[in-house]
Amino acid sequence: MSLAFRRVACDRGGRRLFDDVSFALAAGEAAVVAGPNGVGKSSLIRIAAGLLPPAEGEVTATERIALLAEAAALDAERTVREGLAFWAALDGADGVTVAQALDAVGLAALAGVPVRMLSTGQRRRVAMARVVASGAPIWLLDEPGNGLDSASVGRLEALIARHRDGGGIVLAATHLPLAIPGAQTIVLSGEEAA
Ligand SMILES: Nc1ncnc2c1ncn2[C@@H]1O[C@H](COP(=O)(O)OP(=O)(O)OP(=O)(O)O)[C@@H](O)[C@H]1O
Repeated sequence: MSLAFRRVACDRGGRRLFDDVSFALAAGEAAVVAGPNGVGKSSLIRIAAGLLPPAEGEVTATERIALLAEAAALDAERTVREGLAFWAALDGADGVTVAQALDAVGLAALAGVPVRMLSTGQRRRVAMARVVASGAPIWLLDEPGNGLDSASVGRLEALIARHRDGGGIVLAATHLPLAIPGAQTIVLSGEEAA
């Protein structure tokens, strides 16, 4: 299993954001994308997800991918459980149940609550539960710590560690310090520094 970037460049709005990014992650490995606001961290995650074509280079992912992005895309009127079950069916989940995923993010007690009643941090945690419930081996996490309290950040770190222990791959873009032991750091520098 692997996720690899080979000499990837990214253009947005006619501007080169970054150039020549190469890395490879094998089973159990992780990488953190760092760099200042606007340097292209989210864009790199979107390229990894296949949502944005690279301007140059190539990306290969040998397994199914789950993406944690800003919008959780859950129906506000459905309950948390229903919303997650909907996505689990579409994501082709196998092995992990919605109840287990909610438990993993500490939200088992809110399974029957409509999504519209959740706080910002709780929505983020439900979005993370969707990633867990997808059963996908490769996790792409865009600012997974945003809006989380410290207990939730600890849970997130434990989830990432468990996923890697099970042979999963994690690529995360984050401003906040996250404990991801042994992760590679992918530093994006703006074009003025390239
Ligand atoms: N759809 C788009 N069209 C054109 N330019 C875009 C588009 N989306 C983002 N950009 C630009 O690309 C640059 C990089 O954005 P991106 O969100 O990848 O950066 P980031 O490093 O994740 O930033 P932050 O740390 O603020 O989240 C920014 O200058 C942004 O304005």
